[in-house]
Amino acid sequence: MRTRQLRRELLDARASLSSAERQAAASQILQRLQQLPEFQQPIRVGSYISVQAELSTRAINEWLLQQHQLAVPVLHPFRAGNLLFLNVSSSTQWHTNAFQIPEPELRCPDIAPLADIDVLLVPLVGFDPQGNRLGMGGGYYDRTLAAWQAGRLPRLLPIGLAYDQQCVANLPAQPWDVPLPRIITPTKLWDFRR
Ligand SMILES: Nc1nc2c(c(=O)[nH]1)N(C=O)[C@@H](CNc1ccc(C(=O)N[C@@H](CCC(=O)O)C(=O)O)cc1)CN2
Ligand SMILES: Nc1ncnc2c1ncn2[C@@H]1O[C@H](COP(=O)(O)OP(=O)(O)OP(=O)(O)O)[C@@H](O)[C@H]1O
Repeated sequence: MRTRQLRRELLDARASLSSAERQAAASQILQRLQQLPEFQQPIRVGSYISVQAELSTRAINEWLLQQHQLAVPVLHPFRAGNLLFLNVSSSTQWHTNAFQIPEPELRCPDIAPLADIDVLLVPLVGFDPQGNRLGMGGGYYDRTLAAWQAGRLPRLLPIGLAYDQQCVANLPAQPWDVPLPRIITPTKLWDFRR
């Protein structure tokens, strides 16, 4: 299947970036985020905990923890394929989920309803110049973004974070794919809203 092959190629391309390139990309994207008007007052941000060669959120999350409110996804305990966002603090207890991604211990008072999140930083494997996104293949962000696309999360601004090398000419879009309104790479802020 073409999508699976493309995912493999894009993951390989990402993994072959040097650690210096990866660090430079992450700090350029942090600077771009810090300049956005949305971040000029404290807001609540749904980020992710980067793993492997993903665009690193280490420094981004440290900044969000200090200057904004940071929430990160956990795999939903009973709605398979869905994410739940949890607020993070300095006292958060962590464990790793089934994909070996760190996530906060599930405590109900820490749940951050998506309706309260201002900006959602979205990991991706690939994107195209129309804002189409290719993810890890679990459909987690497609399900999360479906409510946003339907207009039920009016305050939410999803922003994909990516290396420039993750851009491909034309992603095969599936009916459930939700194009991102914005994507930030080290060299460009893609704004697809019109
Ligand atoms: N850092 C991070 N957190 C995230 C995501 C993400 O893409 N990145 N997700 C975005 O949806 C969700 C988890 N989704 C995932 C879906 C599938 C696989 C997965 O199939 N992993 C394969 C290895 C894939 C490969 O390297 O080829 C595996 O574990 O065997 C991992 C995460 C929620 N949290
Ligand atoms: N809104 C939705 N409702 C129900 N099923 C969905 C929805 N969105 C996606 N799916 C299912 O999830 C599966 C994975 O979708 P896809 O390959 O597009 O994931 P992805 O965007 O690459 O992954 P992720 O969002 O986890 O990074 C598909 O088989 C699809 O049927």
